[in-house]
Amino acid sequence: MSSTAISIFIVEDNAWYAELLEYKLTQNPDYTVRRFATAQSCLDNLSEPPDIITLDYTLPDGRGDEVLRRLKERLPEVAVIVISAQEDIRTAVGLLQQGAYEYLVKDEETADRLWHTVGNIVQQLALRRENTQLRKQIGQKYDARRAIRGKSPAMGQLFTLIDKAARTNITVSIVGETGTGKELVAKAIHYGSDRREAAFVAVNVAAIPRELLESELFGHEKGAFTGAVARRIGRFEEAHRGTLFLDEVAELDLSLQAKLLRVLQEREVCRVGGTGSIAFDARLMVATHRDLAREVQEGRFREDLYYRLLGLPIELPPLRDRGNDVLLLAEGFLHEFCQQNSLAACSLSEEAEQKLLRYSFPGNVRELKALVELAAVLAENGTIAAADLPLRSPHPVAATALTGAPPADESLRAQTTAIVQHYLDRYEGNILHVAAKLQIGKSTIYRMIQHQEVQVR
Ligand SMILES: Nc1ncnc2c1ncn2[C@@H]1O[C@H](COP(=O)(O)OP(=O)(O)OP(=O)(O)O)[C@@H](O)[C@H]1O
Repeated sequence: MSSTAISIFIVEDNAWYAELLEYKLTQNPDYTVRRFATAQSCLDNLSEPPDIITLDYTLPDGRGDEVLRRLKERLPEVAVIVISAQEDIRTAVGLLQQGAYEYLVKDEETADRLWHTVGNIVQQLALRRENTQLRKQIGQKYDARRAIRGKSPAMGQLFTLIDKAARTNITVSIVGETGTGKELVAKAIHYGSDRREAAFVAVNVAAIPRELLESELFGHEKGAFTGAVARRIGRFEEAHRGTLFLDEVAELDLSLQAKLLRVLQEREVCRVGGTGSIAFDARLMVATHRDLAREVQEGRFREDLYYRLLGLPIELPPLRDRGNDVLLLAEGFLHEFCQQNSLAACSLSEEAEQKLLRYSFPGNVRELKALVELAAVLAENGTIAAADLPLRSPHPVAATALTGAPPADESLRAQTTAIVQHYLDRYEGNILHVAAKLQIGKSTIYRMIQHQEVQVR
């Protein structure tokens, strides 16, 4: 069956009326119609399930509500349009509550209304099919061994943990420096798990203003606060049956930590301004670049929440500890970039390889990717020379270049802060621009702003 083909069963004991409906529906060559004069003959032919069933309410071998119940038991997804000789509101409401898609009364316009209703269902089916197809493609994209490159022993252990995490619903806590691939790992686990058909919802806690975060996570009712003009469901509800990924979880303030703990214990959320609780079924994964145990010791993170979130801990090594994976990744990114941009294939010279292997990559894989993509643009004759790799990340050398010789007692952190502040001033607080310039994650900058280490002024 082609992706546009729609199969429709007409269940109608009046042969003339069934013919009329069939005639109307087959005006669309994509609709394949089969007719059944009894409920039983339709029920006996569900091995190749139709997309839509039109069901006469009064059949010789069963009443509409009973037949609908049996159909829905066998095919919960099928759209059933009940067609009845009488208009009876109570019956109609009952059927709709039972899961009927529509209730139509037999009159001279029924065939036209049926045509219209079927058209609506077909549009929804097309969206659903497209959605399934897209999810499948995304699933393939994030297949762990395809998406995550690395052959070092540390990466071997990582793949084993990803497989284990994907087989269960255990909470996963991922720790690693910025750009080490924490979100990529979370996606690989989600798309490798039974939850792959439902959504992967990522929330960067550091990127959302504190006062909006509660409503972002748990939703709000209309009028809950100024600006809440309509009800909005939160990310927990959005991730129902799927996965909720809380990035930079250590940045949650203590009052939200308490609320999150309660939500995880009860498995229910309460929308801001709402009275009732809503059960959710989302798997939780969290990530942070901080040492959460230390955050607990220093009183910034609740111990009880820490133990709730720890689950299966996965630690991502910094790129500088992954040996030759640097070259493997560089070659992969180069290949992809050249293909996507219709550039002739290019490769790394010996000196370029050595330069990459010696570099510390404070921005990790994200920085490497940006670096080799730029090099592919700068390279001549398909070979990347060492000079095509401008190492521009904030590190001691860059700090010296920016401010003159750094004071001997200035820490790397203080120098990093100075560089980020310098670029924020220079680019008038354009965070995306500064992140791109320095090849660091924008969440790193949001975090620094949140901790008042830098300012947008
Ligand atoms: N092992 C890997 N193989 C291929 N691509 C990778 C790998 N690790 C990371 N990447 C790529 O590097 C980039 C950064 O990864 P990601 O966003 O997952 O990092 P992160 O640790 O979540 O960063 P941040 O802490 O800034 O949120 C992405 O483009 C990702 O696809």
